Amino acid sequence: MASATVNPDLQKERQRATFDADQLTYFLYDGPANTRRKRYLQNLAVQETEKYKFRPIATLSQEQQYEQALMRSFISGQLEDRLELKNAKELSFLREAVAPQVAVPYGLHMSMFMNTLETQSTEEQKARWLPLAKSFRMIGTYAQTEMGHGTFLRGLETTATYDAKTKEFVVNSPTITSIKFWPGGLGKTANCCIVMARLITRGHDYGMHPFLVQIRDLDTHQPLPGITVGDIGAKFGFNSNDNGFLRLDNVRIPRDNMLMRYSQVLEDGTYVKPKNDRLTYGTMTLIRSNIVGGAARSLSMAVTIAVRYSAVRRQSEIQPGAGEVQVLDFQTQQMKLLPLVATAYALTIASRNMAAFYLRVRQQIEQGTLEELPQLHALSAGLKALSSWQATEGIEACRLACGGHGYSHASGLPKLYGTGTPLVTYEGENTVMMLQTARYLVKCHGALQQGQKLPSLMKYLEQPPGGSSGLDPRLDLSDLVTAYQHRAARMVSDVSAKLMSAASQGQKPYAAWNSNSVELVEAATAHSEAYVVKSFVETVSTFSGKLCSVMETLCRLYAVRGILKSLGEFMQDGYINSQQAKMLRSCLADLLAEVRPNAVALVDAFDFPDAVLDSALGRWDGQVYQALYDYAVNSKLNEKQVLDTYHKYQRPFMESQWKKNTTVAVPARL
Ligand SMILES: CCCCCCCCCCCCCC(=O)SCCNC(=O)CCNC(=O)[C@H](O)C(C)(C)COP(=O)(O)OP(=O)(O)OC[C@H]1O[C@@H](n2cnc3c(N)ncnc32)[C@H](O)[C@@H]1OP(=O)(O)O
Ligand SMILES: Cc1cc2nc3c(=O)[nH]c(=O)nc-3n(C[C@H](O)[C@H](O)[C@H](O)COP(=O)(O)OP(=O)(O)OC[C@H]3O[C@@H](n4cnc5c(N)ncnc54)[C@H](O)[C@@H]3O)c2cc1C
Repeated sequence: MASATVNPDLQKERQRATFDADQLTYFLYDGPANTRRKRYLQNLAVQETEKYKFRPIATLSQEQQYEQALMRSFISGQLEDRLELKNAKELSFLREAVAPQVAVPYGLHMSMFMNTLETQSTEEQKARWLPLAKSFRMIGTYAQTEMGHGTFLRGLETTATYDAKTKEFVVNSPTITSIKFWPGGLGKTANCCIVMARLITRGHDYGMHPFLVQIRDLDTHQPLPGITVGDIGAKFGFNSNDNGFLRLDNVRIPRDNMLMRYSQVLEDGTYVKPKNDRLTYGTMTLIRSNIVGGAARSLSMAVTIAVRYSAVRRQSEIQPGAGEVQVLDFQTQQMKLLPLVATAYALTIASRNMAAFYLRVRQQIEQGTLEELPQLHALSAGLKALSSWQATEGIEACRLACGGHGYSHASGLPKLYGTGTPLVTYEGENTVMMLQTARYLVKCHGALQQGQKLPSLMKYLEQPPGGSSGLDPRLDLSDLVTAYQHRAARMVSDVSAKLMSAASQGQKPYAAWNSNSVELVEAATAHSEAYVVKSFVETVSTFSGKLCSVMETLCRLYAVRGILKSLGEFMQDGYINSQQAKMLRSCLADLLAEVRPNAVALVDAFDFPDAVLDSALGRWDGQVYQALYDYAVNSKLNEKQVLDTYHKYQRPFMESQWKKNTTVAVPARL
C-alpha cells in the first residue's frame, strides 16, 4: 500500500530531532556518494522485485519458500549482470533488497564455499575451480557438521582414506552419526561441496581436512553413485534454505581434490604438515567476523520497526484526562527500546573494527605470519557470541514491545527472529565460542604472571587489581571504558586464580576447567563487552557537532545500561561503590529522556527501505493500521467467503452437537 501522507506523530518526531539523521546515514554507508549509490541500488532492486508480487514468505509451505528464494536469487543475478556489479558491499545491498531476510539457497556457495576455495586451495586448484564456481557451474556448500558432532571437530567421523595405488581418496560415512547434516543448500541445490573429513594416509589419522566432492551430475543434477543426499525437513525458521544431509558410501575422488594450500598428501601418500593446523578453521573465522555485522544489521531492522511503531501507537494516558500518549513516552517502553537502539549502533561499530582486524590478520597470514591468529580467533569467537546473543534477545524484546501486533508476521519481527536466532548456534555454538575466548584470556593472564608482554588488545589486563572507579554524574566516556576493562580484568584474574588453586590442590586441568566454566563464559563476555564499549567510545569521539553529542549520549546509555545489568560484577571488588550504583540508576533515567526526542531519527538513519523491513509496523510513513488491515484482508483464508471446510468438517461437527440436544429452538436470525 502506498500512502502519500505521513503519520503526524512520526512527522513531529522527525522535526524534533536535534541532529541531522543524514549525517549519521553517511557515517554508516561511508559518505554521501556511497549512500546515494546504496539508495539507487536498493530502490532499483525493490522496484524490480515488486513486479513479482511475492506472497509473504511466512504464509508459504517449505517448498514454496524454497522456490521463492530461488526466484529472488534469479532476479538478483539478472540485476547484478545488468549493472555489472562487482563490489562486495554493493552486491550485499542489492541482495538485501531483493531477498530481505530470506535465507537463499546459494548463501553457502557465495560465502563459505567460495571462501574456502579461495583461501585453502593451491594456485593450480584455484585456476581449476574458481572459474567454475564463479560461473555457477559448480554450486557448492560447506559440509562439516555431522548428525553426531557439530562442535567437537575432532569427533567428526567422515573419513577420506588415501589409496596410493589409484591416487585417490575414498570418502566415507561409516555410521549414522557420521552423516553430514545441516549444510545450507546441500539438500537440493548444490552439485558439489567441501567435505570436511578425517584424512587417513599410510594408516595414520591426521584429523579434519577439506576435500572437494562432487555430489550431483553437473548437467542432470542427479546424485552421483555412492551419494545419498536430501533436505533435512522443516525447521524453526530458515525454511527457504534447503539445509541438507549427505551420506557418502566409499566415494572415490582424485588426490588433488584435497584442498592442498596448507597441508598436502603426496602421490606416495606422504603427509606434509601445515605451518599451523588451525588454518583449516579459517573459513569459520571469517564467517564469525561477518556474523557480528549481520547480527548488528538484524537488530537495527528490529529497532527501526519497534521504535517507529511505538511513536505511532497511542494507547493509555499518562496524565489522566489529557488523552492517549504515544507508547514511546512511557519510561518503561523507552527502557525496552532505547538501549537496544544503542546496542544496534554499538555492534555496528564493533563489527567494522572486527572486519578491519580480520583483514589485517588475513593479509599477514597470506604473507606467512601467524602471530596474530590466536588474537583474531579469540576476538571473533567472543564477538560472534556476544553480538548474536544481544541481537537475538533484542529482536525478541522488540517483538514483545509491539504488543499483539508484534506477534503477527505482518510486523516482520518473527521473520527477523527466525533468521537471526540460528546465529547463536551456527558457526560455533555461543557458549563454546565464549569458552574459546576464555581459553585465550586465561593464557594471556598466565603470560602476564610470567612477566611477558601482552598483545595490544589484551594490554588492559596489565592494570593492577583493586582501586575504585572515578565515575561521577558527568559519565566521562573514558571512565566508562576503564570500568568495563577493570571488571573484565578482575574476572579473568579471579577465574585464573581458581584454576591455579584447583591445580595446586591436585585437580586435573580439564576438571577444573569444567567446574569453572560458567565463570569462564562470564569473563569472556565481560572481555567482549569491554571491546564493544571501547570501540563505541573511540568512534563517537571522532564525530563533531550535534551528531557527536547525540552519539555520546547513546554511547553512555549503552555503557550504563550494561553496567546496571551486571552490577554485581562491577561492585564485587568495590570498584563501583553503592553510591555510584545509585547515581548510575538516576543517570539511566536521564539518558532515556535525553535519547527519547532523537529515537526516530536514530532509527531513520539506518536508512532501510520499507521493502527491506518488510513490516506493516515499521513503515516509514507510519500508516500502520491500513497496512495491517491490508495484510489481514489478503490472508489466504479470505479468498472465499465460505470455505469448503465449512461443508466438510465444520457443518458435520455442528450437526453432531445439535443431535445431543434437539429441543433447542433455533431462530432464523440471532
Ligand atoms: C544475518 C547473516 C549474517 C552473515 C552470515 C553469512 C552467511 C553464512 C551462513 C553460515 C551458516 C552456518 C555455517 C556453519 O555453521 S559451518 C559449521 C561451523 N562449525 C563450527 O563453528 C564448529 C565449532 N567448533 C570449533 O570451531 C572447534 O572445534 C572448537 C573451537 C570448538 C574447538 O576445537 P578443537 O577441539 O580443535 O580445539 P581446542 O579447544 O582443543 O583448541 C585447539 C587450539 O586451536 C585453537 N583454535 C580453535 N579454533 C580456531 C580458529 N578458528 N582459529 C585459530 N585457532 C583456533 C584454540 O584456540 C586452541 O589453541 P591453543 O590454546 O591450543 O593455542
Ligand atoms: C540454520 C543452520 C545452518 C547451518 N549451516 C551449516 C552449514 O552450512 N554447514 C555446516 O557444516 N553446519 C551447519 N550448521 C550446523 C552448526 O554449525 C552446528 O549446529 C553448530 O556448530 C553447533 O553444533 P551442534 O549442533 O553439534 O551443537 P552441540 O555442540 O551438540 O550443542 C548442544 C549443547 O551442548 C553444549 N556444548 C557442546 N560442547 C560444549 C563444550 N565443549 N563446553 C560446553 N558446552 C558444550 C552447547 O553449548 C549446547 O548448549 C547449521 C546449523 C543451523 C541451525
